[in-house]
Amino acid sequence: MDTHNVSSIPEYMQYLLTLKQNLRNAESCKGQHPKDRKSRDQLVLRFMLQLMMRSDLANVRRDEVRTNLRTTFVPLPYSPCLNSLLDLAKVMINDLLLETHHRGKFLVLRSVTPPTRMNAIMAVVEDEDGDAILLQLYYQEEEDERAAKEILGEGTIVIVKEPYLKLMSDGEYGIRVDHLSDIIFLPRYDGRVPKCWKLGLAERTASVNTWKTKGNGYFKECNYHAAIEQTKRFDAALSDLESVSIAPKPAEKVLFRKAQALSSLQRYRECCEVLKFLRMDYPNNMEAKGELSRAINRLLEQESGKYKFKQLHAEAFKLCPPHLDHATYVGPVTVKDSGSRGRGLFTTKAVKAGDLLLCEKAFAHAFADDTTAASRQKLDLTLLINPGTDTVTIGGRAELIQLIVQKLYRNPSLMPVITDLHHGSYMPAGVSEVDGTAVVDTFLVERIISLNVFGCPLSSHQIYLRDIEEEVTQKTNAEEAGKKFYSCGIWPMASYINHCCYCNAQRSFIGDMMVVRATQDLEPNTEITFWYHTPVANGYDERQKRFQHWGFKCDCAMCKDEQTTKKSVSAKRNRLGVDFKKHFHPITAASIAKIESIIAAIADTYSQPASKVPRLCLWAPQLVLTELYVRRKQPAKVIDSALAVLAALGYVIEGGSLPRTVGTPMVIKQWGLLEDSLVECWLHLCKAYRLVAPDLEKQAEQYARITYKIVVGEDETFDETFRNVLK
Ligand SMILES: C[S@@+](CC[C@H](N)C(=O)[O-])C[C@H]1O[C@@H](n2cnc3c(N)ncnc32)[C@H](O)[C@@H]1O
Repeated sequence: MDTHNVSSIPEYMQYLLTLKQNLRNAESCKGQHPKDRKSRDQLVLRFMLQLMMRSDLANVRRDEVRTNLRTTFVPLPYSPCLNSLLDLAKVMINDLLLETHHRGKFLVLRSVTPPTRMNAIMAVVEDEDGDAILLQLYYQEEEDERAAKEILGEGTIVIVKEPYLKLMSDGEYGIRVDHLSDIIFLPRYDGRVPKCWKLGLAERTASVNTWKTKGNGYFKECNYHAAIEQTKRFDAALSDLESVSIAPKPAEKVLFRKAQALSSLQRYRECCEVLKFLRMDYPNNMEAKGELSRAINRLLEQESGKYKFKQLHAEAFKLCPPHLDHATYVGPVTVKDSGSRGRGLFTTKAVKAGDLLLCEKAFAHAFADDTTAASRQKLDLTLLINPGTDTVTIGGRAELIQLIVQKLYRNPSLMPVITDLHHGSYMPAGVSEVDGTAVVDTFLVERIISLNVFGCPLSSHQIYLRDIEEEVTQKTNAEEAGKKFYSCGIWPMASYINHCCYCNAQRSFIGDMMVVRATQDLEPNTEITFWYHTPVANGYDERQKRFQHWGFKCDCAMCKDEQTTKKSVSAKRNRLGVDFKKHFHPITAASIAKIESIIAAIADTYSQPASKVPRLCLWAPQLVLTELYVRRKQPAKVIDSALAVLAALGYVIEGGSLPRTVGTPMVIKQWGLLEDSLVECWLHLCKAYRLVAPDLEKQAEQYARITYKIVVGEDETFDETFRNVLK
């Protein structure tokens, strides 16, 4: 949804084809012993030369403002190792066969070069026989979280469970590890370290103890939040602390860590309780005081849906990445069965247009945004190629896989939040733990991301402001505006919302928070829907093509109508649309008359009432005409035309047309389809009413405000955005 899917762009298709050819070439070697495998020394020399060349290049580029485009691909899915190490048999590098998952086997390897970090962390590794090979560890922590040299520094000893030997595109051989639990890092004292390697090894361990030590450093500096945040192992922190915190007077530090872990898991009520307890026993702890007030605010957001949205905006622009410290609010909605659509999100009570349904913090959010100078400085984009599903995307998708597998691996209690999401036909392995370690199937996560990911701007408000700067003749529907974003994330609750072209909700973003509001008044037990793709205005097949990826065809009233619309009628609408654009240079009374007649002709191509089937080819030209009337200072025509825009989108409004009886209110009997430009449409009405029907001005302003709130997520910025219009 709204991500940069470039699968149909020729240059990227070529990438995909080349990759598939390479994979076919590799596949033809399946089961063979690698030929002419390089000796350990040859491999090390080659690797070190590449490492030096890369660091030279990095020095040259360091000061440049640039966009860094990396390419990575998702191999064909294979299951993580589901066997205990005790049930696996040891093999050596020389035993390995190409393009083969060595099920039931494991390797013990030691790195003999420093690591490099590209799409994966890579180093040359050897076995006890002195044979060497390249090892590629995918989806490990990012460099700023944990340096590659800490993960796979020279001398690191690892076990690779059920190794997969692949032929790489440069003709070399490598072991690729995609599942985090398929690699076991062995500390020096581990009994499984071969005798010949026992001496002179650097101490390393990825155990919770190491993280505790690291966290302690932060704790000593009173950086409590960083102490837990650094490790991101909230499950482990909680279970470690559980036993000590039941003592009659638990230590201050223990309570604080517990509160932090609970806060990071968004368990704010429990967090508040722990902090209150802490405050009673340690009243001088000022950090606890601050944390308690923060946790109380989060709890308020979580339970009431009340946010200081201006503050959220400010934080989104200040933080990079814009990961906000705010709670998720789940409004009057619940997940229920939606028949052939699988599960869906339904209202639990009646709601009004503009009401907040969800304000959800992303489970994971990959930021790749170029709208601020700071973010442009380090715009890292990845071209993610998936030859299994023939898709190529640009943006943060690859990072999102890494973020999610890491988060689940460290916090298995969160696993169902992701694995319960729609994953199409992918068959999960069904094993969640082996040898006391969480098993996270990277390919399941990838599949879930591909079906549930949302592209997102840094701020919908910012995008909206940019859009209203556009010239009047470029005014267009959202489909043509092409809302596509490099940043992306997973919002689990919003992922249960199904698509409908004639939808009743809209999403917007502030940093990594997604805001979902109703666009219509809804009865209890109504299924909430929004757009996965903005519907193509004219053409059933073209519209449905966009949903192919999700495996459904939309059967809403608009789609059914499109399906039965004759090709000649569609062609006529297209012709009229082209003709419409020809009459703006210059604008004269004659050209306006022509525009009016074209719009009337477009309206004539529809047979169903707009109140049942919104008219996607009509509303945008009608809005352009409204703005021409605004420029020509013709308020009565503005009112007539603006109401026609709303009617074209399915609104049924009473009491707004001229002539009218003073004192009768304007009533929206039915809300229609919501387009962003409707904020301006209501504002045009507002100003026109001020001149010819002043008693309706405030009402129109109120509807503009509600529409704005739906589009940008909040209405706290409405007055300052339209200060000039409203005065
Ligand atoms: C993001 S998930 C939405 C939640 C999903 N229905 C579930 O059960 O988890 C997307 C999937 O929902 C289903 N879906 C969404 N909109 C649909 C629609 N209008 N008609 C049929 N299926 C739909 C498709 O299977 C699609 O791949």
